[in-house]
Amino acid sequence: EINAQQRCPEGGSSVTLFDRFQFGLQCRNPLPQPGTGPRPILPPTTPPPVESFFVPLEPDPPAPCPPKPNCPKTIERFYRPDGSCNNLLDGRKGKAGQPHKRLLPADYSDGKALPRRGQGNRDLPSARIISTTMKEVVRRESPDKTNFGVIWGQFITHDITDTPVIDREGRGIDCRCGTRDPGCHNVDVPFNDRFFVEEGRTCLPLVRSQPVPDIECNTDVRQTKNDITPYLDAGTVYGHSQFQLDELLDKTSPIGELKTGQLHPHGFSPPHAPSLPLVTQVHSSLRDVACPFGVHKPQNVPCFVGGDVRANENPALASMHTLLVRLHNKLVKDLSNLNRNWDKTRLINTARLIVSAVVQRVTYKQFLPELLGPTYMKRFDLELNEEGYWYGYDSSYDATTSNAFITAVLRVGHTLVNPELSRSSPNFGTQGTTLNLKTSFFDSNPLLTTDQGGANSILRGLTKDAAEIMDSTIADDLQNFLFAPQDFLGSDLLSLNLQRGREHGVPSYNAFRVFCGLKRARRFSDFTEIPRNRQRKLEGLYRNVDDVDLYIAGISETSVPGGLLGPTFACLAGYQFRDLKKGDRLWHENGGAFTVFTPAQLEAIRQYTLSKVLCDNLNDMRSVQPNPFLQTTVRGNSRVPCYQIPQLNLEAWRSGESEPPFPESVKHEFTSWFPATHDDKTLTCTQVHNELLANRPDDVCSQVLGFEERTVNGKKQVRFSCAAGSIRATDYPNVDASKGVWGDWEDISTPSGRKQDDDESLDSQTSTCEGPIAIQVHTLGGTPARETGEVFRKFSVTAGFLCMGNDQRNGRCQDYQVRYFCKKIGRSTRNPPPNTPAPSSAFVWTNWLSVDRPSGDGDQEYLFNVVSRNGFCRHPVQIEARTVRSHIPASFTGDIFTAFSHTIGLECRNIIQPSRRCNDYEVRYRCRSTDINGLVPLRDFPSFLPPDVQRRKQELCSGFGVCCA
Ligand code: HEM
Repeated sequence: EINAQQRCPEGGSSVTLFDRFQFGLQCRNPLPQPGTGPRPILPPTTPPPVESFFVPLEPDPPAPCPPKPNCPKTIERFYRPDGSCNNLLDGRKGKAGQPHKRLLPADYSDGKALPRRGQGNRDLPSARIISTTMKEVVRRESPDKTNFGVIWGQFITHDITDTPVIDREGRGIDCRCGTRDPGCHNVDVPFNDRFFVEEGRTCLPLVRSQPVPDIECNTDVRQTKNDITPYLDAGTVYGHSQFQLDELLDKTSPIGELKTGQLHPHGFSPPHAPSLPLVTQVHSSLRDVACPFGVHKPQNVPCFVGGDVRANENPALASMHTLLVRLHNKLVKDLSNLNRNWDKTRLINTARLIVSAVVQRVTYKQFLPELLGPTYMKRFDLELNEEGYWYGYDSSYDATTSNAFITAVLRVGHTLVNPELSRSSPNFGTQGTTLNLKTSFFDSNPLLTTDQGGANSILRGLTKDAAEIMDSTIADDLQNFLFAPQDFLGSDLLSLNLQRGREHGVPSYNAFRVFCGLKRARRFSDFTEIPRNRQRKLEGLYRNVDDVDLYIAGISETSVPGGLLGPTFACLAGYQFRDLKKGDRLWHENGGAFTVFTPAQLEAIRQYTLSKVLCDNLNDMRSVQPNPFLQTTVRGNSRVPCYQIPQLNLEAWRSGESEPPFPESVKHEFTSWFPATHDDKTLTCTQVHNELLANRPDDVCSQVLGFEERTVNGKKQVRFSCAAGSIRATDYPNVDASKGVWGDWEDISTPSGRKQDDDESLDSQTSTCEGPIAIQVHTLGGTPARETGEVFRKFSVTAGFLCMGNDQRNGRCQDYQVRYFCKKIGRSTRNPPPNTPAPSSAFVWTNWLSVDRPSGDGDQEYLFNVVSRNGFCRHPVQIEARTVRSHIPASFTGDIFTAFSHTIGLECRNIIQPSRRCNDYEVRYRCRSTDINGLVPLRDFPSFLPPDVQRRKQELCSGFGVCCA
């Protein structure tokens, strides 16, 4: 057992990692102090006799499978602390403690659990050698981005993922150099390492992540877990369990305030600018926050406690936690003043929804655009609506974090960190000394002593300090001094990132290139997304292109236009952030059955910005730039006085009868253009719509708001207008990697001759795909099909792809490649795959079913409540509803529905009916006969249009001149 009193013989003390943040003692000599003369070079520490400490021969067994949550039959409208039941189809998805998902099968050297190795089972190069070799000589700062955005990145990271490492009976593992403990995967340090040789280090210790079974409790392949919920639900403020939340809440507060610091050793911290609480203020079981004794300062004051265990890791991060805790406390105060009758739980839940909405908006409006640039934001449906609700919630999207994302993609933030944290006064002059990361890890002094501004000056400083640029380099403070105790070297975060990826069995960069639709590289020069000089370095490091680690190649790529990430990371981040948005039933913009805010509340939240949060919650804050993630020199981003920044209009939360139930406006978006001719016969708009509903349902919504026509080469084409978020089609299909695999890209035909068609229809293909699940199409140059603007005749997993030259304005199609996501890739046959389209006549109606009565809130006939019954299908194409007693069709009853669609079912809320009561309904669905008894993804968009949307539809229709029947 290590304790803080232990000392090393010659005054030298040091640390060894027991887990990611906890340390034990390992003795070595201190580095020379300036003026103390040259320090003797120590012989490398000889590995300790391994027998001297306990080394299990067997790997740690996976933790037991967590129990299934018991989810209610009604829809809850608040975040549960542990994230359970957010996903209506499977309440385990997104729950704290579930395994990270995999986008590609694990790549373990033994196929099961041992860290990835190189091709031919050869050693991969030492992660430390990669880290030092790839380092750029010059440290470069971003010309326009601030360090605020970087620390925000860390803050939301800690809202999304926390991967625990093995912890044997609360004691961690001793991973000292030379150990053969299978729970360790230490990084080898080369004997000539410029830095670590000074201390005679031969390794950087790394404890492996805790092994867990997969979500179905299979233990054959090692998985790793996320201790927290992946949702952007402000878990950093509220924690990830009810117990934790209860402990963070101030029990003496009747309005649900969170605890703030009580102990101020230096007597500072005025009451209106409180700090985080200290660990002594919570139950002892919550005291194991990450806060290593050898590094934490001041030693006589306990660490802070926040919603996330890593809150103390650096003062800027702790300041961000402080800001959001203050926001919560301000919100509950203001809400309770507005609604004297609200109980504590309602105040807390409502404040949490608002805080989460702020976190979501800042992330998707200010953070992600800088990371991904406009093309990827659009491609993955990450842009936020400017007005109205968004109808993109889809329960088939799984918010769970992927291993690739958490071990590589999001760790791109490590390259952006500026290790110098300046402190700014309210006038943005200097207020106190600049903090250096390497001496500030786990240091709470800067937040406790307010003579230098506490969290206030640190956060203001972040709005001025430049971020570093994205490259294959991280600051020295992280590369050599990570968590170093005074006068010593620490660890290397870049090495740890690489090593972590390997021990999680994350496949190589090349595999993810293919996953993202880029070309599989055969040689290093095929890594065309990586600049030549870095390509050469990689070639010097790795023996084989298939060995290259995802992280190092990802941070070496050239940025996509307008963003920071390269194409592979932008694609992987696009997938994950789309899952976090479309897979979150409580996403703040959700409309219809999943609405969390009234239109007025949503509008109020849209007006509320991070700048105002800073104005509202920092001491003596007078001005700030509109986007704190960008420098004030960026056009339109000069500082503005706080009073000019719109405040949060909490009036929208005043309880009353007048809450408007429906969107005041629905933002609409257009589908692609579709040919409106068949065998030279012109189809009506309704015929085109019906055909699309039957054959390409993802490309169109069921309830169109309007349509437009045009003529190309003498032939009619139409496109439809749908509620924003209700068009499901995407060039990057949402596929579950555990259910199938992508086949190779195929290019059967090339546009040529008079017709210039590209016919990639399934029946004309040599297909190896068994059980196609999804289709992906791009041009030979890699542009996703729907982004080309060309018009397609076929584009579905059952029919394949067909582009006809005559449908295009220039008379020719580009050359496309097609690939399928399949249950299995079989052997090549000349026959069409077994899954040929079902004849469209083969539809059946399910039985009529009623699962709810209009008592309580109303009548809720959700599809998710019946999917497990026999006779329900994966993709119903139609819904019908009627009253239970008299069989009056729903559309004739005069009731107003918040949901009535084949993807969600029916929802009628009593409160919004003129009579205050809904009828009792039963529903049935029309399904493809081949599709009975699968799971149904839930999306919701108004298929029964509320009155104001009806009005909007009429406006649109009259604008178009014609209306779809
Ligand atoms: C400011 C200084 C930062 C420090 C000292 C730091 C330190 C660390 C450490 C020690 C780990 C665990 C490494 C391992 O053993 O695998 C880690 C993980 C991680 N970091 Fe950072 N980090 C910082 C900033 C950031 C930023 C800015 C981002 C993103 C924008 C980020 C994203 C991540 C992610 C995604 C993980 C994996 C988390 C998990 O799943 O547990 N970090 N970081």
